[in-house]
Amino acid sequence: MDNPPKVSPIRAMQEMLLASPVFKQAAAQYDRAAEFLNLKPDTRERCKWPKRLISVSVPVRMDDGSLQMFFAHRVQHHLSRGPVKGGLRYHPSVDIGEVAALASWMTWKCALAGLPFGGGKGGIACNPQAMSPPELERLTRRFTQEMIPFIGPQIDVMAPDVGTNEQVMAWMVDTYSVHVGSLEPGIVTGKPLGLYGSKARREATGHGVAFLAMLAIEKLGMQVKDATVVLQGFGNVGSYAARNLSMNGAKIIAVGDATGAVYNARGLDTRQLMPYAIEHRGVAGFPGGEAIPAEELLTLECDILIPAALERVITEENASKLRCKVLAEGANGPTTTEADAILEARDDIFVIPDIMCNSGGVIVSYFEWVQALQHMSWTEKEVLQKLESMLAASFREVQTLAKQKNLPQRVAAMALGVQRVAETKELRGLYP
Ligand SMILES: NC(=O)C1=CN([C@@H]2O[C@H](COP(=O)(O)OP(=O)(O)OC[C@H]3O[C@@H](n4cnc5c(N)ncnc54)[C@H](OP(=O)(O)O)[C@@H]3O)[C@@H](O)[C@H]2O)C=CC1
Ligand SMILES: O=C(O)CCC(=O)C(=O)O
Repeated sequence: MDNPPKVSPIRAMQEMLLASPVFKQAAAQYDRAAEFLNLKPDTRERCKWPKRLISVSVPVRMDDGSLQMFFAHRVQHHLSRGPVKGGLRYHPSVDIGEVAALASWMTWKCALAGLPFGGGKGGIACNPQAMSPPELERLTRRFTQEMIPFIGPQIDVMAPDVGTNEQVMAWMVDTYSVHVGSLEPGIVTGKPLGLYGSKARREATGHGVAFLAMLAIEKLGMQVKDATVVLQGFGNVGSYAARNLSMNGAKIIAVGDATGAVYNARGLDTRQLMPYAIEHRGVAGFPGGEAIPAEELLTLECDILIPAALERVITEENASKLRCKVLAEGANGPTTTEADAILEARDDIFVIPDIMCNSGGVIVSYFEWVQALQHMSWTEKEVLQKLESMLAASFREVQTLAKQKNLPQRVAAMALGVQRVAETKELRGLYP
């Protein structure tokens, strides 16, 4: 060969991922946990990098007759502890580095919760709000077809994330079931109830965020009924977290999304805001509050701050200006590495790290998967009781380790998740 490559393909893949700020952030969190655990170098390397990166181009016939190509990724971070589990995102900013970061967080999240799953994430770079329902259906069905060699109820089970919903999951069930020749509801979770979804999956992530935020408030010696709450993001996670906290007596003083932000010192009425945001495709213009600049949202004085939109919104610039007592990370990866260092030094904010805070979604997805495989249906009460007891157990475990070893909560949560994956890999051994 005249010009042999200077960089091995694996190294090139690692460098490509590390060029993504969000992957770099996820990798820094992993490295810190691995350092604390003093993992063997081989184990450390094996756990860090994704097992499979799958990228496909997806051709879609648009309503005007033109053909548009979309780029989609599914990253299967690891499969050692069971089928890959994690959501599918439709958003213009999706890229392989972001998807790989989100996939690795799924790995630690599932292991922290004790679920028999590996971790993965998928994403399609598209703007779902600018697409018609038939265009979204064609995109989803073609993507599912492209994924058929890589998915299955025992291989990789997707779920909703930003920009996707129960309808998208229903199209995936249908496309996969037509391919295998029989109905296969275990292929995804987050399905509609009428297609063997689970009771309480829709509200599960927000319910879990609210439940853990309330545990944190009580731990700080405060009462939920006196607490004020600010949320960024009012989609699936944000809206149900707000509804739950509000039902428990907390006051939702401000909410923002991509359309703007609204504020009401006396409390926003979530029963009115939820249908308003669906009808108007956002919270902007809600008559029950006054408009405020979206950039003021995260630094408003409040007891509970819930980022529930995208990654990297708590940054070096605003971390020192936060005025909350509890930071409940509904979103994945909302806090940059630099912001984490500032929050650690401040030591006056109780951080509920993302891999624990938003794990209610994947926990109920696990219940949904189990119900589908067993052709069983649990009541809402059963689902919520099991969910809350698993979240409370994670909360206790993370608190205990953080206290014993004087660790920030994120490092403690990551260490618990990473340790379980490392142990599984070591038990299974290296194929000679
Ligand atoms: N759905 C789930 O079960 C789980 C989700 N998560 C995480 O929670 C977060 C939210 O997911 P989910 O609620 O499902 O997604 P949705 O698509 O339902 O909602 C996303 C929300 O974020 C808002 N948003 C988007 N961009 C911005 C921006 N630039 N500034 C402010 N707000 C913005 C959207 O506003 P608009 O509607 O105006 O675009 C919308 O309110 C993500 O990080 C996701 O990975 C974590 C665990 C499970
Ligand atoms: O419910 C699931 O399987 C995954 C949810 C998800 O994508 C997440 O927790 O980030």
